[in-house]
Amino acid sequence: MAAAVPSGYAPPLPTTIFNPTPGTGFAPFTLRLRLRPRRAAAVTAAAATLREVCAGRVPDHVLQRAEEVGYVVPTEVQEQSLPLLLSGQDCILHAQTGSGKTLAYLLSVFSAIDFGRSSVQALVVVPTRELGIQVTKVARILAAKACTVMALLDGGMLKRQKSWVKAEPPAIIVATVPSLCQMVERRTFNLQSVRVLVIDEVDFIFGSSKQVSSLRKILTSYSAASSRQTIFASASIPQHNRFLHDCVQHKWTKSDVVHVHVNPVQPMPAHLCHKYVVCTKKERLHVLLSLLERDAPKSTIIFVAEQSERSKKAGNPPSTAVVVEFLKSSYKGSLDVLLLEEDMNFNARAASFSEVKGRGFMLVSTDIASRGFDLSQTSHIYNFDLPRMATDYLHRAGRTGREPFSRLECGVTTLITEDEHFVLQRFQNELKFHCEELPLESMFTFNS
Ligand SMILES: Nc1ncnc2c1ncn2[C@@H]1O[C@H](COP(=O)(O)OP(=O)(O)OP(=O)(O)O)[C@@H](O)[C@H]1O
Repeated sequence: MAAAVPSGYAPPLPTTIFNPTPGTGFAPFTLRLRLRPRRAAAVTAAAATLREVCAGRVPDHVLQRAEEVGYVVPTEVQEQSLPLLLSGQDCILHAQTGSGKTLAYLLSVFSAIDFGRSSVQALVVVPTRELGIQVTKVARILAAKACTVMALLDGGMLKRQKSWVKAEPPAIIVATVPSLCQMVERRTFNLQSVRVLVIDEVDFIFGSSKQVSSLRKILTSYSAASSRQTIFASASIPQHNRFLHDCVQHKWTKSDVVHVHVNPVQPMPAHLCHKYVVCTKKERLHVLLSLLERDAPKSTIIFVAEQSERSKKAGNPPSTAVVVEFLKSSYKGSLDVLLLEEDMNFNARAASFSEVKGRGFMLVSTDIASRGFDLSQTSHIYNFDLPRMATDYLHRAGRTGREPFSRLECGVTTLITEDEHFVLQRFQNELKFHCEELPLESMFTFNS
């Protein structure tokens, strides 16, 4: 299925992923998967179960736990990637938000580790503390008590964790890049014993000036491991052919790495309903309030731009705080208004994150909540500020509609000024979705 890439081979870059040029040598790199949108209603009796897909490779007790929590039928990305992952192949998992990439790579982790061995055998690297908490939770559910899973996240108790790793090494570590680097630099554990390395939200980490050089160091150091498997995951991997080429060139992956690309022509989940409202910056808070009253979300995330350095220096309050304050005084519904942003201390971040679990929430957040957050009750997303890039739009929008086999329509509404019209149009062209205008008057008619 995936032929080896000759060493030193540099494929020409395609202009778009929608128009791959035949006969240019891309085929060995890329396993382009069938464009077969499949949701619950389309699952037939003949569809293989997760147990069948993983037969003989994933320990039975892990599969049993998976079934107990409701993972019975594989999602498309799981169905397509698991045969490759479970045979030890390096993989780039590239599939829509909410498509089930986490379970795919975790099952691969559980198939590779030796439950009787006392050493760190798998590492999952994530860009944020919050995503790390979430992935750790899923890994612990699947592991039950068969092995230990440690969360090595920013703001954690590194000193205590260091002793723990030395005295009783966990089989799996879920880590943020800075915490992992500290451990590796202090030689608390050796990457050479690691059998599986997963980098989740890989494009985000590569795009982060604070994290990219450390990640490169980790990947380079891991490339010397004798028995290794590297898995990258994200819903967006811009210039993925270039990325694949770099992986092979830098030996971050073996040369037969496979690009599992599900739904390449439809990066946005189809059941999201996109709307926009054109209003002035001054009108924005009242428009948001009106939308909340009209939509009555079950739970929602309101994305607000991060405060610029200039605005900080000028002593302005961040927009997140302004929105939270406004909603706390004006919103009369039942949802808890919560705040999450980078500049909060870790305790406050942890408190906000744990409060959103299980209750109706209205989370006002910067893009920190746009990656990996899996809160299935989120029915609506609001872009109070337009995201900077199309990929940011994709990940923000993907915080809703996260039940793989549900057809329930979920809403994404963006507030823009007249000048921002063309930016939103560019996002639509790039991500192949349609955004419908909600006339401003219609909202205030609703209010009166
Ligand atoms: N086979 C399955 N059956 C039922 N639910 C599943 C299955 N696989 C995953 N899920 C659920 O689907 C949701 C989305 O999965 P996950 O968080 O892995 O998505 P993702 O592809 O990593 O998305 P993102 O790119 O946004 O991080 C989760 O709530 C998960 O529990």
